[in-house]
Amino acid sequence: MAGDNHLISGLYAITDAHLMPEPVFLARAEAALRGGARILQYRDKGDAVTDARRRRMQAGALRELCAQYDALFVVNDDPRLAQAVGAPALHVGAEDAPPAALRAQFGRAILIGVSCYGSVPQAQEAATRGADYVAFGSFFASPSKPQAPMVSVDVLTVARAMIDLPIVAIGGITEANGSALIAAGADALAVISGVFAAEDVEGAARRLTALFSNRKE
Ligand SMILES: Cc1ncc(COP(=O)(O)OP(=O)(O)O)c(N)n1
Ligand SMILES: Cc1ncsc1CCOP(=O)(O)O
Ligand SMILES: [Mg+2]
Repeated sequence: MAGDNHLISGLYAITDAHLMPEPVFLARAEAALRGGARILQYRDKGDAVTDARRRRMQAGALRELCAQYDALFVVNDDPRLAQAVGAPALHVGAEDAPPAALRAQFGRAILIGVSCYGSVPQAQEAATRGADYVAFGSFFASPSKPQAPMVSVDVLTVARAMIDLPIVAIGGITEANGSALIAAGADALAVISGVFAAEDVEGAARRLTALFSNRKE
């Protein structure tokens, strides 16, 4: 729930319907958790009506799996789905419900993450509207969202100095480039392809998790 934002730290894995189709969906998600992911987001761009059954089933299963691994479960975009499966966290961006409306709807029962792209003022605004964490990116070319605008790593340094909320970095993150983002101020690295496009999902998650061991506190 809101106030639990100390949980926003470490590897933040995000699901992808193409990289983890049924029937391997849950097994690949579990491999990421075994590899050390501390946060798992259900991101499914299917239709909220025609895919409702599958989305509900997958989100419910991920919620239980995250509880087993003591990881934070986040639903992307969809407050109704988050409510239906009792998700402890929801992530929203510019095209989704505004954080203030979500805070009014859910009270402090849920943790809310907000995409701020490359804008520190937007993140400051999100903080005043009840966000529990802010996300910036894309920092590198993203195979999962190639149209995402690119953001300079310097944004993290500025955000770190000006915003008193956990900071998540996203976009094209790999074990080769993730350390630079942590050094610049990211508390968590949100990753799709760098985890789920790997043949060895658990190993990829483990190597990304290891980047946090060298972090300066
Ligand atoms: C942790 C995290 N950061 C950013 C995003 C992107 O959110 P949004 O801009 O709403 O885009 P979609 O993911 O909905 O395509 C995210 N999902 N998670
Ligand atoms: C949802 C989102 N928003 C900006 S980049 C991105 C996708 C991140 O996926 P990948 O880790 O494969 O670049
Ligand atoms: Mg969104």
